[in-house]
Amino acid sequence: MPPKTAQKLAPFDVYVRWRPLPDEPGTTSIEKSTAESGDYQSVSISQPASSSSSSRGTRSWSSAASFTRIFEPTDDNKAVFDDVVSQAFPRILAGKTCNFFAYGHTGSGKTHTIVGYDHSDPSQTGLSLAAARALFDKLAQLNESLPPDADRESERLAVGLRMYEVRKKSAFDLLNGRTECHVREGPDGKTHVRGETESLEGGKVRVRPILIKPCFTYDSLLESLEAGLALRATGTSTVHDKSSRTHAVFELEIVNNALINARDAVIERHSELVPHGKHATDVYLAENSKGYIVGPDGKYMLNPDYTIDQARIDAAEATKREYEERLEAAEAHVQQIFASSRHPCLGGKFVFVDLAGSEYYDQKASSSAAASKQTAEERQEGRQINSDLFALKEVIRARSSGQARIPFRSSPLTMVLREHFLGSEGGFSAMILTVSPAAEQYAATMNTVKYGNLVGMAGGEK
Ligand SMILES: Nc1ncnc2c1ncn2[C@@H]1O[C@H](COP(=O)(O)OP(=O)(O)OP(=O)(O)O)[C@@H](O)[C@H]1O
Repeated sequence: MPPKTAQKLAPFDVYVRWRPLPDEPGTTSIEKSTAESGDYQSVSISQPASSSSSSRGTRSWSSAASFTRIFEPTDDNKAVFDDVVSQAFPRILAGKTCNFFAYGHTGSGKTHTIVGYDHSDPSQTGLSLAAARALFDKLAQLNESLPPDADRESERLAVGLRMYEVRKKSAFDLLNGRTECHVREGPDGKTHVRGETESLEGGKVRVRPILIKPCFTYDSLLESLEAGLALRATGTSTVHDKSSRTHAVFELEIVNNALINARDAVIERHSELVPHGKHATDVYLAENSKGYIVGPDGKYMLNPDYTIDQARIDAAEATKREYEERLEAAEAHVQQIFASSRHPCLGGKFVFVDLAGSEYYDQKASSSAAASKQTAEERQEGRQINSDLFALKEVIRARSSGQARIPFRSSPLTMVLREHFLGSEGGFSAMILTVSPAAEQYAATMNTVKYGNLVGMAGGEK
């Protein structure tokens, strides 16, 4: 089949990627075929009649023409990168966000696709690293074109790496010792993913967001990424047990030191504001608790023996306001850096997500013999993953149909991805379904393509 490049970028494209048949004795292949319909493709799968797999009875299934392209087992990571990711560069360089999700059963090739296992072979490099490498090449050209009078130290463009796992209701920062971060909606309606609260001198309280590591070379990014990946393996018996139960997010953002410093200043100003905000509240409460007493009728009345020191309250409020203004100025400075950047690419972002194993999105599997071996915690985790993946599909559906209210709050995963989806106005999102042709994986494969088919149908006119 000739490679097909999507001419028009739909709001959400879905791809299928067949992995090679595992090289294990006795492994047989299912029957699979691809059909074309306009710009899209459909997949049909059927189980060999001789198969003894537990999914007998559901022998064949065909999707709608909901896939932008179906990659064959012979297509390597470079082929997937060239077709799926490289088209995003003009958008990234215009400062937009593009999201790429890998979804599939454990062992079907999600990590192989997103990160890859052989980082030295360009045909095997995973999509995130291949994107980073290509991004560094583009940024080198832009950095070379900086005028002689530019402040290179602050303006030189780099790739900011963030890496975290979403598990249950928390995110774990892989570039910061796997620190647990809480996912919350702030009063501004935005999602904040923040680590533990650090108590500093003078009552200052700092809450750090997920760490962003500015990398000025590909090698330094690779080093950080490999160190972060090593942390994914800790905590449970095997990498696969664990990696399949988390959603791993890799973000590559175009940054420079000016932006990094300005964002750090916002965190600093925020930590300075905390004690003054607390002091203003304490003063207000202290004065009012002395200024009012409970009267004979049980209602509050002014205390005749104490006059509220309004000047003290006002002074504390004024100091708080001063620190609020400093914070607002720091936030405005971040915006001003974007506005005055020589290149519109600043803030452009690739987001790669290695989603939790599709086996969790199978209601029937939850009651299967395999599922009954799970611990209560694993079952609870499975339900959370299930609701995350359902919520993701619903968010994609709501966005594509132009609904005013997008249900980001439905799950921690969609809350975390909220800013990326909103930042992808003018961007591009794609899901790659990784599937195995092994007959014993037939039920898992069907489960994955069924989910992807629903996402593809939700993702825009096909
Ligand atoms: N398209 C492919 N080409 C070659 N090898 C592949 C491909 N897909 C997967 N593999 C190999 O199969 C094995 C399992 O793949 P991988 O670890 O990527 O699965 P996964 O879907 O990420 O699993 P898990 O959810 O358990 O983390 C790896 O050794 C990987 O190199």
